[in-house]
Order: sequence, then C-alpha cells, then structure tokens
Amino acid sequence: MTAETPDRAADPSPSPGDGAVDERDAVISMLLGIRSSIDNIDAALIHLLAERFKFTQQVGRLKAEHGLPPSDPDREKRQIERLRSLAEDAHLDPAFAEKWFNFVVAEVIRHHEEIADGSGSDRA
Ligand SMILES: C=C(O[C@@H]1C=C(C(=O)O)C=C[C@H]1O)C(=O)O
Repeated sequence: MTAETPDRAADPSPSPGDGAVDERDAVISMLLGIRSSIDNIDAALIHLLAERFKFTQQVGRLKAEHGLPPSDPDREKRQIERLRSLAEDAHLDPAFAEKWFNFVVAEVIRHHEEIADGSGSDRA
C-alpha cells in the first residue's frame, strides 16, 4: 500500500452503492490536488535555494579575494532576529525558521572555506 493508493482492505466500511466509495474517491482526489500544490512549492523552494546559493557563492569569492573571514556572526545574528520576526508574522514557528537558517548558513560557510582554500566546486 502507498499513501496515494490507500489499502481498501484496511478499511472495512466502503462498498459500492452506499456512497462511501464516492466519498473515498473525492477524498483521494482532494489529496492529490493538495499534493500537486505541495509539489509546486517544493520545486519553488529548490529554485529559491539554488538562487540563494548562487549569491552566497559570489559573497564567498569576494571574501576569499579580499581576505575576509568565511563567517560573519553579527550578520547572522541580525538575520536570525529578522527571520524570527517574519516567521511570527507568518504563523511559522520561529524556532524552526532559526533552525532552517542555521542549517543553510553552515553549508554556506563550508562553501566559503572551500573557496578560500581553493578546493571549492562550481556546484552550490
Ligand atoms: C553570505 C554571507 O556569509 C555567511 C553566510 C550568511 C548567510 O548565508 O546568510 C550570513 C553570514 C555569513 O556568516 C555573508 O557574509 O553575507
């Protein structure tokens, strides 16, 4: 069984003619519609992340060329405050927003270190 094709044997109730089958089909169709929107959002997030990493790679090259350190803790602190506040306004858990940011920044800093030591690749 997959979530897209729920196991009818697991549900004793629906049998043709009693309306439960129609209802199940409607629910499945609704689920697929919602998932299609989730798919679009996931695709947009991947594209947004790719764009963000393109810019952070530019920052990494600039820093390496001018002997600046890979990380900037003051900038990170300001961003965390800003993102937590945006998350609250958007009814998103601010702790989650901060965790997401820290996760991404750790990867960015790793890239900056690689650019500085000459081992960086083109891929973000
Ligand atoms: C991109 C930068 O480098 C690092 C990564 C940051 C980020 O991904 O937002 C923020 C600060 C830095 O630690 C930067 O300094 O702007």
